[in-house]
Amino acid sequence: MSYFPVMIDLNQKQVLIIGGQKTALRKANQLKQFGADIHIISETICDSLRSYPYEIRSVKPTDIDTRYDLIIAATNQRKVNAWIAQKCKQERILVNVVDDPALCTFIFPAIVKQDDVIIGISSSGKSPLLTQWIKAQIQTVLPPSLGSINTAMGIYRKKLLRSIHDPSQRKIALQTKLAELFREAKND
Ligand SMILES: C[C@@]1(CC(=O)O)c2cc3[nH]c(cc4nc(cc5[nH]c(cc(n2)[C@H]1CCC(=O)O)[C@@](C)(CC(=O)O)[C@@H]5CCC(=O)O)C(CC(=O)O)=C4CCC(=O)O)c(CCC(=O)O)c3CC(=O)O
Ligand SMILES: NC(=O)C1=CN([C@@H]2O[C@H](COP(=O)(O)OP(=O)(O)OC[C@H]3O[C@@H](n4cnc5c(N)ncnc54)[C@H](O)[C@@H]3O)[C@@H](O)[C@H]2O)C=CC1
Repeated sequence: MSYFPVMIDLNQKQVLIIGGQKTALRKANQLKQFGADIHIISETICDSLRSYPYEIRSVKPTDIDTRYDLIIAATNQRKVNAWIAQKCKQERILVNVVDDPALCTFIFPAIVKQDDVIIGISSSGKSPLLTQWIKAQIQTVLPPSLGSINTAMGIYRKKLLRSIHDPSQRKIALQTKLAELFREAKND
């Protein structure tokens, strides 16, 4: 089955990552860009993950606690990851299991980010390599100014929401502004 994409506000959400190597690091770095508070518990930890709060030890049952909004099982022990997933489901905590898509209640997309413009790409777990390929294709066609165009549109739209009350009039003004910003970006 395919997955429904949602945009979640992760600012200051509590995220526990169990595992301390390459995969844990990639997940941590993805989430950090969106303001999550990340905690690591792992028997061993790579240097790059030491910038997050961490504890070097085995995971234990009391770690799977509802003080966390999300938990990522990123150990290399299938049984440990499966146990984490089961505990999370009991506690209704969203869980990502790096070695078993069937145990995940959410999965990571590949992300293209230009300021607040976010594109999430997924193969519904079937092929992360295809997902990476799609991301590379998208990156070659997007203009680099999308982030600043979005910021400018956000400010303009906020103003118009107060000054133009007719939605169809407002839409025309927004379309004109967007075309103007793209023209300016092209000439830069
Ligand atoms: C289901 C999912 C769960 C999740 O992790 O959330 C999952 C699962 C698994 N990945 C595996 C392997 C690889 N994953 C990558 C890369 C990425 N994997 C990511 C997401 C996801 N991976 C979720 C579904 C995504 C979707 O729907 O497409 C990305 C997009 C996002 C991210 O990680 O941030 C990130 C690219 C980010 C970017 O480029 O921007 C590479 C490539 C590489 O390493 O360079 C490989 C090696 C090649 C290969 O195996 O295909 C394995 C086997 C592990 C083993 O061998 O034991 C499993 C387990 C399984 O499938 O059983
Ligand atoms: N979903 C994805 O995108 C990908 C998933 N993988 C999967 O991710 C798994 C982990 O990959 P790597 O980060 O390269 O692993 P790794 O083998 O380098 O590290 C595993 C980490 O888990 C820790 N750990 C093991 N048992 C633990 C326990 N009981 N409590 C706390 N920490 C424990 C270890 O100390 C170590 O830090 C792999 O087994 C692989 O199946 C691999 C590549 C991509």
